[in-house]
Amino acid sequence: MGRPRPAAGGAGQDRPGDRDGHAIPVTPLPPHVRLDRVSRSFGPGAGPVLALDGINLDIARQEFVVLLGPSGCGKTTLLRLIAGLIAPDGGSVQVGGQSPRPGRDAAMVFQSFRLLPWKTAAENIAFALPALPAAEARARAATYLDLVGLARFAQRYPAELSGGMRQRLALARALAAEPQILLMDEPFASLDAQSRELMQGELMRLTAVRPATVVFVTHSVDEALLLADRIVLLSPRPGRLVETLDVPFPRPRWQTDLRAEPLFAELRRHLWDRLRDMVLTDPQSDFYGRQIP
Ligand SMILES: Nc1ncnc2c1ncn2[C@@H]1O[C@H](COP(=O)(O)OP(=O)(O)OP(=O)(O)O)[C@@H](O)[C@H]1O
Repeated sequence: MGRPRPAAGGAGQDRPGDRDGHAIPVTPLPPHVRLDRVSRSFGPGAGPVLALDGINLDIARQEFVVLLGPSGCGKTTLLRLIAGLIAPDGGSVQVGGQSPRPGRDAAMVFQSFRLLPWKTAAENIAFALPALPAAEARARAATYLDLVGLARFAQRYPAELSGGMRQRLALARALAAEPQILLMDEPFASLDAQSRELMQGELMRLTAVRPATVVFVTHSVDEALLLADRIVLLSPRPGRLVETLDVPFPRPRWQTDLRAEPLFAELRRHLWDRLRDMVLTDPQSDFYGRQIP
């Protein structure tokens, strides 16, 4: 079986009993990530822009959460808040009960890979592990290159790798830090459709063998449904949480064609309806007021 399906707060879990069958109270698991009434603006420029407003969200340890929402609704801002790269203006962000510190709990994966072109694949990974002695960093790099199937390409430079291989390298670099949280900002958006589908399977496999809490940003409803334990839908700017949707498909999911499931089509329709309505009624959107079925 794949990863367990954890639940923050223990809701819905079976309750253990003592020998006489009396229920023993269970201590709810604290969430791994907690966003409590989080707001964040940017400015001054043309005046402050409220990017996120009043976000309440608990993410369980090893949960796979996908953030979905129209362009500019604050998805990247949310990742940066969890990474501790920026602080909220209002409310609080906690990771493991503490304020997040950059580089401590989370690793980020970006659409643009952000590899160092003058370093080989192995060096790109080792370079991202400055706290380790050099020999250990090299060994760790070899382990993770092997894990993503790039062992043969350890001495290649990024320019000598395909887009899919570069993203696998970026993923290996993030995983090599053995982070508790993976923050992924549209990581597959620049890949061709085939590589993207392969990378989705690869990510499912990797997070099954190296479990982590994952917060993944995408514009693709299908990708969200394939990957997520839970989808968090945000409104157009300012980003507010409009819905969270549990994705009930069992894991592992890479051996089945989920798209063929009637429930997949139903959830897809539901999410598209919500997204389309938000975009068509948002005065900031290019599609505002248009009639699109
Ligand atoms: N450093 C910044 N300075 C000024 N405005 C910013 C900054 N970062 C984000 N914003 C603004 O905050 C809003 C949210 O941006 P963010 O990048 O988080 O949205 P997003 O949902 O990730 O967008 P997209 O889907 O287009 O990538 C946008 O209006 C953006 O222009």
